[in-house]
Amino acid sequence: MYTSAKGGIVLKYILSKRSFRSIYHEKVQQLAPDYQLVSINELPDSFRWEQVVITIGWDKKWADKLLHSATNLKWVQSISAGVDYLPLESFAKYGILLSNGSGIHAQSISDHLLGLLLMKTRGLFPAMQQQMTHTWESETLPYDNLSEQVITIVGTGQIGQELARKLSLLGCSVQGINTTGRKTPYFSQTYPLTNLHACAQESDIVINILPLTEDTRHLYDQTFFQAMKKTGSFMNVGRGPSVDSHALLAALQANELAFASIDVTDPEPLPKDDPLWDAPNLLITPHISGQTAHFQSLFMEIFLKNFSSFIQNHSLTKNEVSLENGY
Ligand SMILES: NC(=O)C1=CN([C@@H]2O[C@H](COP(=O)(O)OP(=O)(O)OC[C@H]3O[C@@H](n4cnc5c(N)ncnc54)[C@H](O)[C@@H]3O)[C@@H](O)[C@H]2O)C=CC1
Ligand SMILES: O=C(O)C(=O)[C@H](O)COP(=O)(O)O
Repeated sequence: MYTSAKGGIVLKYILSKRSFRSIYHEKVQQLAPDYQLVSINELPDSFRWEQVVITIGWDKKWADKLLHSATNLKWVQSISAGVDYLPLESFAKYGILLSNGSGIHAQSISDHLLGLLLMKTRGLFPAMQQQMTHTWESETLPYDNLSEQVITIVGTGQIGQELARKLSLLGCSVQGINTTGRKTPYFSQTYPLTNLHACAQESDIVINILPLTEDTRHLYDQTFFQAMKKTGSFMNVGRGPSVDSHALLAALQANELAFASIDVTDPEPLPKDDPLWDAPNLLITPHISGQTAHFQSLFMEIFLKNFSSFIQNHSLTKNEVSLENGY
C-alpha cells in the first residue's frame, strides 16, 4: 500500500458532467479512502498545492505551481494521448510518473480515416469540389477500390492497429512502420522508420499516426514527398510539426501529390492567412478526428486502472481500453 500524506487530485475540465464527477468520487473513495478528490474549479480556501499527489490533466495556468521540489506531485495522468506539450524534462527531474490517454481515440480516429480513405479512392472529395462550381465531369474523378490500394500506416500503436483491423475487414492488406519493425497484429508487414521512404515509393496512401518527438519532427519533408507517387495520398492525424508544411504545400501545388488530409497543423489553430487553406487537393479538419461521445467513460477506465495500481505499489498499468463498442 502506498503511504503518503493525505492526497489531493486536481481535476480539469474532463469532469464537466456532474454524473461522471460523482462516479469518480465514489470509486476513488472506495479504492483509497485517505485520498481527496478536488476539482480545479472548486478548490477550498485552505487548499495547498503541496497536497497534490496526482493530477488529471495539465494546464499551464496552474501546473507550474506543481513543478518544484517542494511539491508532493507523484503522478500526472494526461488526458491526451500525445504528451509532446508537457514539460517532460521536469517530470524526469522530479521523478514524476506520467500516463497518457492512449487508446480512447482508437475508434474515432480509425473511423475518421476510413471516411477519408473512401473519400479519396471513390473520388468523393473532388466530386464535392465540382458540386461547388455546378460542374458535371465524370472523366476526371478517381474510382479506385480501397482493397487494391497499397496503404502504409506510420505508427502501429493503439490507433494504427484499430485502423489496420478495420481495413482488414474490408479486404485491405496494410503495412506498418514502428520504431523497430516489430510484428504487430493486423499488419501484413512491419518495418522500422528507416524504411519510410522506401514504403512511400510503393504506397498509394501513407498515414501518419506517430507521436511528436525529436525523431518525428519534420519527418515528412521535401525528400519524403518527392519519394511518394504523384498519384499518392498523405494523411496526418498525429501531430502537425511532424510535417514540414512548406514541403507539403509545394508538393500539392506542383501536383506531385494527388491528395492530402491533415487533422493537425503547425501551429494550431492554423492562422487564417496560412497558404495551406488554399492548397489544391487538401482537406483540413480542425483537430477533431479523436473526438468521441464516450470520451469520459473511456478515460475513466484508464485512470481508475492506473489509480488502483498506483495506490497498491506506486506503479502504473499498461493502457488497454476496451473496444467493445467497435465493429
Ligand atoms: N488527432 C487527434 O485528435 C489525436 C492525435 N493523436 C496522436 O497520435 C499519436 C499516437 O497515438 P496512439 O496510437 O494512441 O499511440 P501509441 O503509443 O499507442 O502508438 C505510437 C506508435 O508510434 C510508434 N513510434 C513512436 N515513435 C516512433 C519513432 N520514432 N519511429 C517509428 N515509430 C515510432 C510506436 O512504435 C507505436 O507504434 C499520439 O501520440 C498523438 O500525437 C492521438 C490521439 C488523438
Ligand atoms: O489525445 C491527443 O493526443 C489528441 O490530440 C486529442 O484528440 C486532443 O487532445 P487535447 O485537446 O486534450 O490536447
